[in-house]
Amino acid sequence: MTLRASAVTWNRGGALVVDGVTIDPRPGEMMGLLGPNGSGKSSLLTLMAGAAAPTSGRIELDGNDLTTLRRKHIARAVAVVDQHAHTDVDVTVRDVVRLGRIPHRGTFGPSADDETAVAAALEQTGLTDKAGCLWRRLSGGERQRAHIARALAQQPRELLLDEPTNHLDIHHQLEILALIARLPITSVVALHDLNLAALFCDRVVVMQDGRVVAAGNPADVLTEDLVARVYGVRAVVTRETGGRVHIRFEPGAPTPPSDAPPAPPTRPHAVSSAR
Ligand SMILES: Nc1ncnc2c1ncn2[C@@H]1O[C@H](COP(=O)(O)OP(=O)(O)OP(=O)(O)O)[C@@H](O)[C@H]1O
Repeated sequence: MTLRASAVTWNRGGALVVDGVTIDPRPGEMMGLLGPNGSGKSSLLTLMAGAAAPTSGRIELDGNDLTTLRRKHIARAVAVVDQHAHTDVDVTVRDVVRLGRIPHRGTFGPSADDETAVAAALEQTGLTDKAGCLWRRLSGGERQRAHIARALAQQPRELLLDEPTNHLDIHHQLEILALIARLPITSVVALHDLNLAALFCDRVVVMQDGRVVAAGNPADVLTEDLVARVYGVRAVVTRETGGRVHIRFEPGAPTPPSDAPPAPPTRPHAVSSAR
């Protein structure tokens, strides 16, 4: 059993930003959530984190509707790294990472286990040397790693990450995603970099206009045709040793397939829903 979304819809400010999405990550797998800007990835993660209730459908944790569960119960199982975490308060990196232990805290306050988990999370994200620094003095990438460390200190079963690598240099992109892939937890990761998704994700789900338009093994899903239809970009996809795909993007508009219907003016690359 794990965290899953079943036929989830979210009407946000009058617009259907998540439209009938079902995703069912397998225990222990890393699932990539892909799709252009505004396709609904962050909205879906918000629902899966229990931060908002879907308009229809269900988010389930171990078969229970998330809206019926206590926040502390959810926080012991599910950790979230979102895009916009910010604070102006003078807290240290270690203080930020310690926040991850709040759901586990008993009546007697912090325990030795809490400090062990915090130290391990700092180590895993390469932040041990920065533990005493003020969070607001960190670079964008270091802040992002501190938030990942906070989520790891939470020792979750399920990890939801919204573009966790967008501020990271290439070394830390590879290191953080390799770490997440290695952890024996289920993760759902919104990513813009299709090559990183191909490199690390067990499965990918591609969203467009709030819907799932493709899902499966990255090598099966990330085709030249899909990149053209969903992103409106020409790409050359090559298969490397071991079956992994590599995507090279090319300038210029993709050639539409000869049987493609005329593109509507506002959504030039819309494809039908895979629901
Ligand atoms: N607070 C909000 N109220 C109303 N609509 C919103 C709100 N936040 C986002 N939206 C809309 O929901 C849609 C999906 O946005 P969302 O942030 O989920 O997409 P995304 O795939 O994560 O995009 P990006 O890749 O740019 O982060 C967009 O059309 C966006 O304008």
